[in-house]
Amino acid sequence: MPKVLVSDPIDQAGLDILAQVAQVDVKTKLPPEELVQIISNYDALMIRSGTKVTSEVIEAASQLKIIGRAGVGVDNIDVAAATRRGIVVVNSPEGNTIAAAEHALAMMLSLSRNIPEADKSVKESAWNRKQFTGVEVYKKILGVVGLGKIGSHVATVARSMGMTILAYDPFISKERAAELNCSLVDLDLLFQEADYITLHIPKTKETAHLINAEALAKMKPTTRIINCARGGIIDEAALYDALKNGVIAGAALDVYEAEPLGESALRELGKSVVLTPHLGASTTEAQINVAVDVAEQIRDVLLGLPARSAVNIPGLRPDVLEKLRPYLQLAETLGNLVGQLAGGRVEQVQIRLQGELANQDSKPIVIATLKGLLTNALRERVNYVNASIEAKERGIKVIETRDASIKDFTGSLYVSAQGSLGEHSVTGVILGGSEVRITDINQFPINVPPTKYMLFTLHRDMPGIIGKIGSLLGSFNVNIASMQVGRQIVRGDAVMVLSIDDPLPDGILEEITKVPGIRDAYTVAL
Ligand SMILES: NC(=O)c1ccc[n+]([C@@H]2O[C@H](COP(=O)([O-])OP(=O)(O)OC[C@H]3O[C@@H](n4cnc5c(N)ncnc54)[C@H](O)[C@@H]3O)[C@@H](O)[C@H]2O)c1
Ligand SMILES: O=C(O)[C@H](O)COP(=O)(O)O
Repeated sequence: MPKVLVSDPIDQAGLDILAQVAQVDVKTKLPPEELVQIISNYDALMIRSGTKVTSEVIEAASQLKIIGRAGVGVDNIDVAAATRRGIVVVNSPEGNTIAAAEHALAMMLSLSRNIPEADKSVKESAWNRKQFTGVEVYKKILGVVGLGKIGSHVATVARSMGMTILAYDPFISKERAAELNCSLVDLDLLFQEADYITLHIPKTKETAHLINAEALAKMKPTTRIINCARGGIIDEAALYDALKNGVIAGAALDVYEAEPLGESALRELGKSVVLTPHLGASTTEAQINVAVDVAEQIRDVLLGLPARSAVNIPGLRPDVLEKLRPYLQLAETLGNLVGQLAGGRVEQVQIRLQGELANQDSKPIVIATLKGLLTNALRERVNYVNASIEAKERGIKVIETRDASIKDFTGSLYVSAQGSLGEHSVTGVILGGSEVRITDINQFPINVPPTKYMLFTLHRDMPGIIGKIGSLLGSFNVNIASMQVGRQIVRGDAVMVLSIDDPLPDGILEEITKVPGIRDAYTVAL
């Protein structure tokens, strides 16, 4: 039974799903060195933001297949290192959207009405009404930085509270912003105009310290800023100075440059700051959502099925995956087959999406083809995660083309490879929605389903040659399951494709090539 390590607090609903297929060990608050020590015992790791999955952890994780992040941010995982090792990283992109958006809205209102400080004073037996007079959000301008899942929900609710929304997001269309009743503006204008600024962007090289002294100086003295996205998007030292000197009026933070928040002058700023300990996703509902979402994906991957929200498998969106599933099987089979025909040291692969297939997303098909091709060399070490990287590292040139005009079948895939045995090509189709058929080998038309063991010959089409091959295989006790010949012209060059029940015994290939008329023979195990 596979083993799953759960190293952060995860809702029981997720643990129950994992337990259907695996032994589940829950060990939270592990010191980093202990995680490195024990990780080699596990097939899967499930975490939240507390566990740091460093390259050292990944290096030690000799049998890890999947890291599941019960939440959105994967910045606590060395995704590049995981990708190189072929470890799938999955998250729950939507499970805590509402929780995080509601937290940002709660922070905005708390800050406006001084709720945390007022609450504290009443609990200390005071009754200071004047001291806690607040401001309204009604008719104020909210600047939303990042109009993705969380930013959109914040914008929608804020609109219904009578706020005007300015948004900055270079990757969102004007149409989408208009749908949300937001005006897309540039960042400087947003800084200058907004009464409230709420951040809903990932932390990247571009967004690190996006809110720095220079940005803060552009804001109004009445501006209040909310960060429920990621620590480090705001320069905390600059924020402290701006609050202390009245450059802006307030800040509400859920996330910090270093977590847990250590020594920080921000704590001294009284009612102008509201601080929460990374609680954006901490609702009962969100924790069930993310735990179930990620546990289901871990279960699926351990059962050999694809994950629906893998962050390190490019182009494999769940809807695309569902539509292309039979073609991924086709691509993997053709890649594997052509890789064996071309021999080792493949230098170049050409992948052509034909007919209706030419209109589909090619990325997953290319990845599946490379996975099939590299299976010959790497066996189970290659998967959808690392196939492209492995191909690149081996110097394999990948040429991807489309030809919608080829209409032999509704959609077909052509793959050719140049290797130590020369250039070979195969074409295949999907019949009846799921059945793989090979329809062409080296430009010779055939129609055969792939089978575990196959023998291909290139020969001169002439009487008696099929019988000779049959007798020769018989003399080596090889049973033929099916046989087909493909040729372009009668008595010209041809290919023979035989499905055989067992692997070909040593030495027989050489004997086959000695048969008059046989040019070459190849054996393949799929
Ligand atoms: N505090 C919490 O507990 C908590 C919970 C969930 C999510 N988050 C964080 O909230 C943030 C937003 O999450 P989401 O689910 O809405 O993500 P999302 O991917 O749906 O949206 C992010 C948006 O940011 C935009 N963006 C990217 N780079 C940008 C840039 N340089 N400038 C402006 N916009 C940019 C993208 O186009 C996208 O629309 C993430 O950082 C996530 O990690 C925090
Ligand atoms: O990225 C996320 O999903 C949030 O930051 C929540 O993190 P958490 O699951 O550790 O609360």
